[in-house]
Amino acid sequence: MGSPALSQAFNSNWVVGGGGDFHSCKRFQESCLGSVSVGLGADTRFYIGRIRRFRICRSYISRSSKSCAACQDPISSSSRSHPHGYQTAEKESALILMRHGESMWNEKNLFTGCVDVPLTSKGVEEAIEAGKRISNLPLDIIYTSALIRAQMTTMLALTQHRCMKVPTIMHHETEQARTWSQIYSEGTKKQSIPVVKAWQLNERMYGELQGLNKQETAEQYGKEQVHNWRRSYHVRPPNGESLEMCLGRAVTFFKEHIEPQLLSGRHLMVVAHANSLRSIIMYLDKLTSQEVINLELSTGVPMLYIYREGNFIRRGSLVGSSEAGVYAYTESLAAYRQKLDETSKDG
Ligand SMILES: O=C(O)[C@H](O)COP(=O)(O)O
Repeated sequence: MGSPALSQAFNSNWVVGGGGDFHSCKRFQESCLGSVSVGLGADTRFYIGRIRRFRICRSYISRSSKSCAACQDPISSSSRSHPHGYQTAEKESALILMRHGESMWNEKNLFTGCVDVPLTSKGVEEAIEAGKRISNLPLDIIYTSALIRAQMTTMLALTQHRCMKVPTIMHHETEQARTWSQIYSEGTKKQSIPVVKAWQLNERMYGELQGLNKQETAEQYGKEQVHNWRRSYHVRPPNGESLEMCLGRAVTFFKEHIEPQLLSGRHLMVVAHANSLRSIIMYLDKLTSQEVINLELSTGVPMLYIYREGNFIRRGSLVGSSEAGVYAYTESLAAYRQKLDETSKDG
């Protein structure tokens, strides 16, 4: 039957997200934390795909380690006119946002900011679980921050993806780095997912709070002051970045580099941090500086948006792979999933 981790990935289910009507941070949190009580909303464009358990077959597992035509992404390898070889039924793209798994300083309750620390073993598990949850979604490009906790999360999550593509870090720092990291086979390129690192997606720089314990800091400076440093939009931690400053770089990068990719029909994932993602979500969901105060993001929980005709439609988050849920796909995402299933069956 192959690895339990892999077979579980094939049973992953989505929880339905609200339509474009979402503006409540509380509902957002419930959805992100995997509550199944998120409503359909008024968006009639939802396509509810079939809920079905996928039985992984032995031959599919054995194929996973080989490089062959049969293990190519079924849609990417078709002849239609997507940037990577296919076209969605409607002109739309999927955008997955994900905070990294638990880091070693999250575990110790230390302000981390731009200090570059790795995941804990719980963070590793969260990343793998997140990978199972996104394993049926198309992915053309991944953006991560320049910090190792986001990159570890990306790589671990991608070990679970059914497309079997290899995440490949782009090195464009210098002309030489670009040249030296070239891939010279078109076939191999098609079997790779470019991973773009961007410092602009890094965690907010926490200034002189970096390395301090959050609880002890609250005891020293008062809970309210520390809450303002952590959650307000305008207030800066001592010599650090406010959320507003973090938004300045993260959202600018999003608009300049990520939105054009979505516009051209590519499906993306952004793996970043609590505050760089809070600022991006503030932009996507048009949250006010008051509303963003209550926006909390858990580690390792993927959130799906659909980009269509210049609008971002929040679709909610995934529930655990073993929980019952409802497949909430747009028509083109359902088609992608179906192709994956068919390829697996054929194997
Ligand atoms: O940098 C940190 O300490 C965390 O990643 C986010 O911390 P916060 O919840 O205090 O913003």
